[in-house]
Amino acid sequence: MNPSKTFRILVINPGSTSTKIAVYENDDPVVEQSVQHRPEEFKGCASTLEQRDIRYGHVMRMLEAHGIPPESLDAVVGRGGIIRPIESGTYHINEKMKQDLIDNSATVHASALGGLLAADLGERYGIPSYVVDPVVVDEMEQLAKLSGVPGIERRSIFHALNAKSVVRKVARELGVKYEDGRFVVAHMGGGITVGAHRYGRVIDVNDGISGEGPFSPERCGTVPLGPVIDMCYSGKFTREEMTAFLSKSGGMLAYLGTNDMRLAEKYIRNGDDYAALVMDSMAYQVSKEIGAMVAVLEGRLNAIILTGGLAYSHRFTASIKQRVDQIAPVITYPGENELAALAEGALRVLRGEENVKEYA
Ligand SMILES: Nc1ncnc2c1ncn2[C@@H]1O[C@H](COP(=O)(O)OP(=O)(O)O)[C@@H](O)[C@H]1O
Ligand SMILES: CCCC(=O)OP(=O)(O)O
Repeated sequence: MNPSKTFRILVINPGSTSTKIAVYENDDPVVEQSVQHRPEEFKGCASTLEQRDIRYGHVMRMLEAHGIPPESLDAVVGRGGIIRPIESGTYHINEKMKQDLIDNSATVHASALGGLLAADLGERYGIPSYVVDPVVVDEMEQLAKLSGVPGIERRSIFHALNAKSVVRKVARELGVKYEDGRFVVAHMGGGITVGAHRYGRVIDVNDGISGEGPFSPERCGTVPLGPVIDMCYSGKFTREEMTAFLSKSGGMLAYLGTNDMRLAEKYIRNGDDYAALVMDSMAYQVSKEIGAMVAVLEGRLNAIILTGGLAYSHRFTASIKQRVDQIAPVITYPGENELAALAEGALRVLRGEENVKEYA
């Protein structure tokens, strides 16, 4: 391997509310763009999977606008979606993974499109395609997996890529090795997941896509089951409508008609007390989940980390800190480090520093 070679890597990170796209040359981002999607843009799409062509168009237009021929890329890497539970690492996108990303399309998460778009582009232009630390990275202890209903196991579905990348950064800043530290990380984006990181492993975390944990800008979180069963059998809702509360039309969106925290903040500035209640309640639920993960870590932790798009909101993070900053130092890392983490994962493989993993 030539150590001075510059690798050009296209990075695609579809979230529920945005598609973040970048081109890296080795560790350096040379182009970065975040496309914000309003719900109207996907109105004609019956499922998240049907957004594939629209988001592919954004990626190709971005390359064209910056004069980057797809043929000049050494790799394309995307955020991976809901496939079978796997260990952390960089995976080659094979047919089996593509099929698993597509299956279960009623509840498919936007991150699945990262893998599928990377594969689409990779196949078209003959470029290797990868996913890194998809949302199904599973390091959960068996103790945490029992749900109370035999046959239903709790699942590890969370913002693995960003949570692990940010906690490593924070650990370095604190002078602690990630593998020696204990942290609670709350990633707060379109979905919200709060994980207990013990010595480099996420031993418990709320499932960010199946109705567990805090409600989020567009998901319901934990809901009392009795009324949900009543709704399911009321004849008023289809299976798809009920599923949508879990994945794209519950939470703040259902209460306020927007999944955009900046708009909710504007309503509050204009004196909307109901919007204030909804935001404060979401912060309250995040604080409760943090408390639960502190118990998982037996009360011993180095820091609590708040990250994701919602961590830009001063009002929101202040409301969480007020409840949890007596427990441990609270460190805010607004936004996320996912694009860099994806590029780094692909680069390690291109440089031969790490073996690419095969999804089986
Ligand atoms: N500067 C900001 N101030 C307040 N909220 C923000 C800001 N930037 C993003 N957000 C909010 O963060 C949420 C999306 O977070 P993000 O991590 O981008 O999510 P996703 O990756 O799921 O699309 C949205 O509700 C968005 O309005
Ligand atoms: C399912 C965990 C990932 C997640 O919720 O991502 P978004 O916040 O981007 O929707």
